[in-house]
Amino acid sequence: MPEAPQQWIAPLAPVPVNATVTVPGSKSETNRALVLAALSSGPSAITGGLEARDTALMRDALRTLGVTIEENGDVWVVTPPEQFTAGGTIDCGLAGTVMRFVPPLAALAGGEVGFDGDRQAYDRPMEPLLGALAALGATVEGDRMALPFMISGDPALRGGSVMLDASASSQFVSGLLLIGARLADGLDLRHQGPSIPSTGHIGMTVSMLRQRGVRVDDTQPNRWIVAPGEIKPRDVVIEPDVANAAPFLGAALLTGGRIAIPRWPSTTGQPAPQLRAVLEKFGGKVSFQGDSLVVRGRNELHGIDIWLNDASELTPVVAALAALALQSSHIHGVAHIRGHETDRLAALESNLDALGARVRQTHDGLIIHPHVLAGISWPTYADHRMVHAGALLGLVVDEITLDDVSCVGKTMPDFVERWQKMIDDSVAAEQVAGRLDASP
Ligand SMILES: O=C(O)C1=C[C@@H](OP(=O)(O)O)[C@@H](O)[C@H](O)C1
Ligand SMILES: C=C(OP(=O)(O)O)C(=O)O
Repeated sequence: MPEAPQQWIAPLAPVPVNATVTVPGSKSETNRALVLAALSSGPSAITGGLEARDTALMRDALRTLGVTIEENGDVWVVTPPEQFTAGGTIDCGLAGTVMRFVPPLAALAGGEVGFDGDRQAYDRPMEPLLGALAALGATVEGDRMALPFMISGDPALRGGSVMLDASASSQFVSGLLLIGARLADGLDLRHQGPSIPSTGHIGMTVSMLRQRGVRVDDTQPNRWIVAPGEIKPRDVVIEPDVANAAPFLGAALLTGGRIAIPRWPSTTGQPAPQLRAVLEKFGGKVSFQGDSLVVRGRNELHGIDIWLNDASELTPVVAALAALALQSSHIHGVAHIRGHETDRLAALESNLDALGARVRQTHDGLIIHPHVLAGISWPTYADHRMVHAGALLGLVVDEITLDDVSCVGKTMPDFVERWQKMIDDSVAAEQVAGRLDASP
C-alpha cells in the first residue's frame, strides 16, 4: 500500500544553498542488480542498494518467486532458486521497473503468477511487453493487457524472435533483455515504431548483462540479440541516483549557490551527461572536485530549448527551473511521460499555470513562459518527481504547499529530511563565514 498522504510546506531558502549532499543508490541499477542476481547461477551480494518503495517492492516480488534475499545492513545477499515459484501475486505498486522487469521472470515460473499494483498503475502502458511475452510462449490473461494480469510461465520457455513497439517505454526492451540468456533459443528482439525513449537505460541493461558474461549483440539499430547461456553471479556496489540528485543541483541554480554531490557516476547508463547539459544550459557552472560533481548557480536562469527524450524523468525538475527563468523554455521529446507515474505533462501544465506561469503542452513536450509565481497549492499526483519540482519552487516562492509528500518514498523516503539538511547546512556555512548572525 502507498503511504498515508502527508502535506508539506516546502521551505524557503533563507540563503543561497551551499552544501554537500549524499544521494542514495540508483533505483535503476538496484532493481537490475536484484533481477540479474535472481536469474544468475549462484549468490550475489549487492552493497548500497536503494532503500525505497520501488526497491522494497522488487525484493518482495523476487521473494514471492522463490528468491532468497538476506539483508545485513546495506549488504543484500541474493540467492536464486532452482526454479521460480508460481502461485503468488506480485504487488508492482507504481514501479515501472517492477511491472516491466518481473513479468519476464514469471514467464519462466512453472505455473501462474498474478500481478497487481496501485490503482494509478493500471494506466501505465504494458501491452507491448505482455504481447511480446505471449509471442515468446507465455500465457497472459487480463482484461486490458495492463495491470492487473496473470502470467502462466514455463521454465523451458524457448524464446527466439520477437518484435515490439517500445516507444512508450524503454523498460519493455530492458525487461525482455534481462531474461534473454535464460531462454532456450536466446532472444532476437526488434523494435518497430516511433523512437524509443531513455535509451541510456537500455545501455545500462546491456552493460550489466555483459558484466555477468552474457553475450548481447546491439550493433544494429533497434535490434538486440542475446545468446542463450549462463548469467554469472556478481557482487556490486550501487552508484548514486542521478535523477534524485537533480533537485539538489537545481537548488544551486535557483539560489545562486553551490551544491556538491560525492561519488558522481562518470560512466553510467543513468542520464548524468544529460543532467549536466541541462544545468549548463540554464547558466550553471559544472565542475568536478575529486569524485564530486559541483554545480554553482548565478541566481539567474536562461530559458532553454531542450530535447529530453533520453532523460525524460528529469522533466518535472527542468520545468520547475524553467518557470523561474528569465526567458521562455521549450522541452521536446517527452510525449511518453504522459504514461509515467502520472500524466506528467498535464500535471506540470496545470500546476505551473495555477502559480502564474503560462504553460502549454505540445504533442511531445511543454512550452513554458515564466512569470512571477505566487500561490500555495502544489498537487503531487502520487508522483515523487512532482515533489522534487514543488520543493524547488518552494525555495523561492512563498508557502508552496504540497498536498502529499509521502509519494517521494517511491525512490527517496528521506527526501524531506535531506532537503531540510541542505538548507540548514547552507545557513550554518553562512554563519561560519560571518555573513549571517549566528544568534537565534
Ligand atoms: O529502466 C529504467 O530503470 C528506467 C527507464 C526509464 O523509463 P521510460 O523508458 O519508461 O522513460 C526512466 O524514465 C525510468 O525512471 C527508469
Ligand atoms: C519514470 C520513473 O519511474 P518508473 O521506474 O516507475 O518508470 C521515474 O522514476 O521518474
